[in-house]
Amino acid sequence: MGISYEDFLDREYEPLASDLRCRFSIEPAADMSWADAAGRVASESSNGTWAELDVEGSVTDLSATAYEIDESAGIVEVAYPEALFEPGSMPQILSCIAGNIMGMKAVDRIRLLDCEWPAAVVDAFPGPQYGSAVKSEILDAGDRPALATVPKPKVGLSSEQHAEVGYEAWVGGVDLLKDDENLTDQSFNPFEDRLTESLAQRDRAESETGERKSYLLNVTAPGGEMLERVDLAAEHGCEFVMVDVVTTGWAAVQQVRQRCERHGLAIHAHRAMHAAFDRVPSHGVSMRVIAQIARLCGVDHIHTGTADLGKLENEDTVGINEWLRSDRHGLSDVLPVASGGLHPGLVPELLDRLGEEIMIQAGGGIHGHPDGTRAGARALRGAVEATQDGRPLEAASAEYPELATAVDKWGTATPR
Ligand SMILES: O=C(O)[C@@](O)(COP(=O)(O)O)[C@H](O)[C@H](O)COP(=O)(O)O
Ligand SMILES: [Mg+2]
Repeated sequence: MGISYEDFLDREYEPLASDLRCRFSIEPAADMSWADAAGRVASESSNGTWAELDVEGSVTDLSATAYEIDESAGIVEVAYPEALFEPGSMPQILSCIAGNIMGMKAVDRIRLLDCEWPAAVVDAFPGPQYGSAVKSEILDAGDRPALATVPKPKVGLSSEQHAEVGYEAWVGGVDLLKDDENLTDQSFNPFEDRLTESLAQRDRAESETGERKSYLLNVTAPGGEMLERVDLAAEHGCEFVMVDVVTTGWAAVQQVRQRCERHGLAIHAHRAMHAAFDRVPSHGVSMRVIAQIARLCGVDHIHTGTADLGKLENEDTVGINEWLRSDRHGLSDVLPVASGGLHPGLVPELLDRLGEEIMIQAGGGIHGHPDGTRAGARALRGAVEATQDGRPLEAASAEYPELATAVDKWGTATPR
């Protein structure tokens, strides 16, 4: 039997419950009809190609089907049979739904907007170990946003200086010290020194504040080295690791998840490089899909933006956060992280837009405080407490004079 592009388009097709359904926005090339473009998307992302092929019957069971075209919205819906996928392999799935089709001449633009993941596919993935439960199981932030800070400048501090900044932030009221996405094991701040020095300061801060504190340690590294760093983190008593999930790739993220299962470590996902995939609205892979992939692969927290209050472009932070909290075939939720240009003056609007079940990360917004890190941390903590109590920030300045100083300096402006 011969198969060609036309065989991958069927508008009568009713997707099976076990199908992975993907929503694409496309711009067919000038010489291409919507039907032809849609057939090509389904074909090239499953098991077809440009030439007519003679195939045995069962081969077509693996073929995807473009089953809906909405020309006015520019949308094509494609259903993929479960059998097309290797159970539990995110790289293989992405090589289908976000592979060669991204470069096809048949379309001028194509973007993977959203996926409906069936239990048949989800069940082969571990999902998060903790999700938002980290706030109460590992930290003492069960009833408020978790607070994190990245020492700034991003890189250049020594391990000792890094840990000292951590101590100041922890005693000021922050829950988590966090490495920056580009701080790994450089000679000026070696990984293991940073780990041991920071945890020593953490223990000191915990005994002084009576609050549990922890560290988002960046273990990002090539292949096996990353797993060794995960083991080191556990060995030294750290409860979290951080991974640059996009730059390391999902195969590595899946390996880290397996290793973290063994140690009971939670995973913080930094999304550096995501904008290379999702920033151009008409092409690429949406942040919504990147967040979905991260949840299946098992991260506990992921950066999803500041609902446009911060310094970085965001796409649908509210919608993505809702998906990360929604019930998806029994997967644990993921704690969304708001970060990038945040400071105490932005907290009321941030919590109004995103709710309290988030992590707030502030680097410049704490270490840029006129009175230093500890004052910056107190200002952020004060802003959160005042907002949760329904008090305007000004009303908290008696209790938190550091907050008044921060608001004097930055107001409620969005940094650019
Ligand atoms: O390096 C930075 O810019 C940050 O450490 C924020 O620092 P500031 O708090 O000093 O701005 C984060 O990496 C970004 O927030 C990542 O972006 P996103 O959260 O959008 O993934
Ligand atoms: Mg950073």
